[in-house]
Amino acid sequence: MEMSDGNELIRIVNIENKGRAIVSSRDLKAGEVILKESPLLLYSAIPLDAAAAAANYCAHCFRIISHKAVPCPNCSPPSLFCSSKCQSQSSSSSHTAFVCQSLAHLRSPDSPLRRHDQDRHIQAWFLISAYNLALISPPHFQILLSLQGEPTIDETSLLLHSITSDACRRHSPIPPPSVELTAALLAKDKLNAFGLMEPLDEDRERSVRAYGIYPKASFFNHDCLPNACRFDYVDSAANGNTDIVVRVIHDLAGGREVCLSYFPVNVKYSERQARLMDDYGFICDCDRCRVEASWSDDETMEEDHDSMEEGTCDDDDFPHSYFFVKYMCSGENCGGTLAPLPPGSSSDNNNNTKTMECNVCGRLEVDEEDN
Ligand SMILES: C[S@@+](CC[C@H](N)C(=O)[O-])C[C@H]1O[C@@H](n2cnc3c(N)ncnc32)[C@H](O)[C@@H]1O
Repeated sequence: MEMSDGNELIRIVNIENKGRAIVSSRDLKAGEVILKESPLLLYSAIPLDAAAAAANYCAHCFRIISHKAVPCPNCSPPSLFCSSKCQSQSSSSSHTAFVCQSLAHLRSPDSPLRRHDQDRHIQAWFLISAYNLALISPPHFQILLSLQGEPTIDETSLLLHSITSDACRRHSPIPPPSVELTAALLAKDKLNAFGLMEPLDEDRERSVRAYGIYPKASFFNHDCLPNACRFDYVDSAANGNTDIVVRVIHDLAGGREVCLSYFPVNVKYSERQARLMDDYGFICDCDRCRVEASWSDDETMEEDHDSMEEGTCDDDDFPHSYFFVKYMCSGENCGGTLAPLPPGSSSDNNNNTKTMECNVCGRLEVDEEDN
């Protein structure tokens, strides 16, 4: 696996009980970008019935639409684009005739999808995007199929199969998918999709604007004390605004597994274990979980974080408190992780200071180095 500049920074190995994993190919410096990857596919996180009318972002590049929207001339209610360039690019990629007709079909007042909740709408949107990938790029569709996730044929997959394969039958030039294929795709989505987040608004819970599948980033396993974190810059004007960027949080020796946390690091032990089992199907046995397994439910990381700052925390009780002091964003209700800016970047990392960037609210904090 190669970084964009051609340096091999990470590679994929198999680790017992974890499957494929990413390890560092050499010593890595705090803040170093180890992966910048474009999505294999992207799909909206707004329910299909509301999407066309309510969306204030472009259906192709997912940036906020700041000028007059350009509507798709073929679907009703129309998908909206931020420019005629995005609209024209989408017609051979994200918004082909198949997607256009299928979305119009699913949004129509008599669509059976209308009786179902938001989660089903978003899954239906994912399936249409995945079937579209099979049409426009079979090799990329095969990459999607190679990701982790075993099919489960249950009520949800049967429902979504019946709704979306009907759209395929009517609008796709290739035969409709089997129910097994639909169920397999849903499993890939569940385990591998990354949310591209709306900017943090302190008055509202942070929401997801779109989901993306990034095949290389999908090989990162979870650790409750991650050594890397991922950033997205969806409203950036630069090219690659929907790319995922992964940076290491602190210096890392070559040959070490590089892990992300699949959710904010300040989630307590019992909830972390429940989410990892329900959503990802495994029991986490990381260093932090081994320590926290013996804690009572009302003993929280925040209490230890506070006592660490007051100097009253016993390191034996909470050997990981250093992580929370140094790498957790102090912004209210943020819960983000801090990683240094990449070595050599302009506002960064002189002498004994590092500029840390939060991967949720984007705040920059100066960290006085302790070495
Ligand atoms: C996004 S995939 C990560 C890559 C995956 N290992 C593979 O082989 O493709 C998520 C899945 O990896 C496995 N996994 C991730 N972190 C793990 C961990 N800390 N312990 C055990 N399994 C883990 C689980 O099976 C999980 O559903």
